[in-house]
Amino acid sequence: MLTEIAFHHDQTDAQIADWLADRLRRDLGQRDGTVAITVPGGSTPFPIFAELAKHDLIWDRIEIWPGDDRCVPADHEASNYGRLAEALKDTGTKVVPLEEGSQPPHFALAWLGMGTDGHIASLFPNTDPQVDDDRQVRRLTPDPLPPEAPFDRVTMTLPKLLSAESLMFVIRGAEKLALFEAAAKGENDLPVARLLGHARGEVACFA
Ligand SMILES: O=C1O[C@H](COP(=O)(O)O)[C@@H](O)[C@H](O)[C@H]1O
Repeated sequence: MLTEIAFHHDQTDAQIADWLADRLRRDLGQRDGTVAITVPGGSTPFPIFAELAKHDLIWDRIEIWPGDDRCVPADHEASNYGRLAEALKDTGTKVVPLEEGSQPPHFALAWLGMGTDGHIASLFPNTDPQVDDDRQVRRLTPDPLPPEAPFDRVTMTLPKLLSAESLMFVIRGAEKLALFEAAAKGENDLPVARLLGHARGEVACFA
């Protein structure tokens, strides 16, 4: 059975950041130690990070990992890690770079974006991502290379993303939303559909 997705339409960046902050507060209150989450790169999440950074949270108990990255130095403009660390630098939170040999922790939440080709993290259609992948992290080459970031990628795999306690998407624009909804109904076999088809926990989609 396909998982239920809670859709939240017409959400501003500030509203999405409020939801995330509430979720982090809840998770921090429910457990001791660190709460780890994974987040997307690209363009969509950065205005939301700017809003999130305004929230009063116990930031030193939060660890944030990019779910994927471009194989470029941290100070390159295409580096998801570099941009994320810069966006959150005043909070005091720990941002951890994703590398091929990384052993990411258990995630309370995996926040994902999606490309217009149905890729999530850096699991592009040509890479044929599998839900039974025996690795947590892989280096991959998108084909075609996306013009806005034409680099090899390092990415969390489907099983690693699916092991998060809950999944959250931010899908901006009608074209992406239609593709996401089709994937959620199992109408395509794109990477996002493979993930959604195996999701068993809470899934929220902000549009
Ligand atoms: O390359 C990437 O693309 C996707 C989508 O990015 P957007 O710019 O369309 O929001 C992103 O989720 C992924 O993390 C990123 O590395």
